[in-house]
Amino acid sequence: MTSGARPPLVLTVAGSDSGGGAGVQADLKTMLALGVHGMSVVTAVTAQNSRGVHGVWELPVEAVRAQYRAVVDDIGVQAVKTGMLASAALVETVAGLLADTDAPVVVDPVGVSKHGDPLLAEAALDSVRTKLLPVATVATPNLDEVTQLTGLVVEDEAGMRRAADAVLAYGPRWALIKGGHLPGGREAVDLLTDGTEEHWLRAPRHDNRHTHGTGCTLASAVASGLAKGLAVPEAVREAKEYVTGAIAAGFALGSGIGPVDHGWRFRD
Ligand SMILES: Nc1ncnc2c1ncn2[C@@H]1O[C@H](COP(=O)(O)OP(=O)(O)OP(=O)(O)O)[C@@H](O)[C@H]1O
Ligand SMILES: Cc1ncc(COP(=O)(O)O)c(N)n1
Repeated sequence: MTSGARPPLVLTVAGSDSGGGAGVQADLKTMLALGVHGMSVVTAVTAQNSRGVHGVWELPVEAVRAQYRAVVDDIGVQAVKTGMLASAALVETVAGLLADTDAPVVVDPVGVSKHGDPLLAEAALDSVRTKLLPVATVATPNLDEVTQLTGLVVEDEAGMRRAADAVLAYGPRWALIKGGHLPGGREAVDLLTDGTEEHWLRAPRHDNRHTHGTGCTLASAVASGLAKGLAVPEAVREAKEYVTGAIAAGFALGSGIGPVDHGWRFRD
């Protein structure tokens, strides 16, 4: 890149994971690995490690709004990714800010951590459905989040198609239903659809327990592709390739579930 050129600009609006595997930390590492300039609006601070979430402190709505305005009004953004939003007040504040921003938005409707710790208040689910999903270019629920948001229990690929329709009914342009939690199978299968086109993304399932941060990484990679000007199906295809490599290279840190390796493409 010449000195005058600048990389695409991507903003994450998410929670901090002190262990560095998920949340804002995963998002910024993904963005660096994919060659875009990553910026962050922190919504909550978690005390977290490979064994779980040990504390959560939400930021005040004004602190979230001020971070967002500081970035968007001066530097600008070409794509935004949202992750942990913790409360109804934060969901509604962020949805309002996104509605006034002219950039594609990837919404990862984070509900519960891999260890089962809640990252979103029950009372915020309705705001996610009615305020956040309608402003999403791509919504990326995992199967547990599909159940939380739609009441549907998904057990197979036909169920993923029904889940996509139910999620699309809330208004995102595209739904990316992540089948990482589907039991069995040699493949990790995701479905991307806008209700007209349907793309099934299949990758080898890696038998690696160190998968902390997979969802954050995938959503940030999609946002990075969109900021580069890729169409949604192409951005998702490239993001799936990146997260699959990161899962294959995930490593043991601490005594629990370690992180995916965001830097896998830089290693021998
Ligand atoms: N063991 C695995 N091997 C390969 N790919 C996987 C594996 N587990 C999940 N994936 C893929 O990782 C991506 C993220 O999916 P997943 O269902 O794990 O999201 P998530 O549950 O939101 O992640 P997180 O646990 O970080 O919140 C998807 O593309 C999914 O297919
Ligand atoms: C701050 C934050 N955001 C998102 C996740 C979800 O990631 P995982 O499901 O891998 O625990 C998390 N654990 N922490």
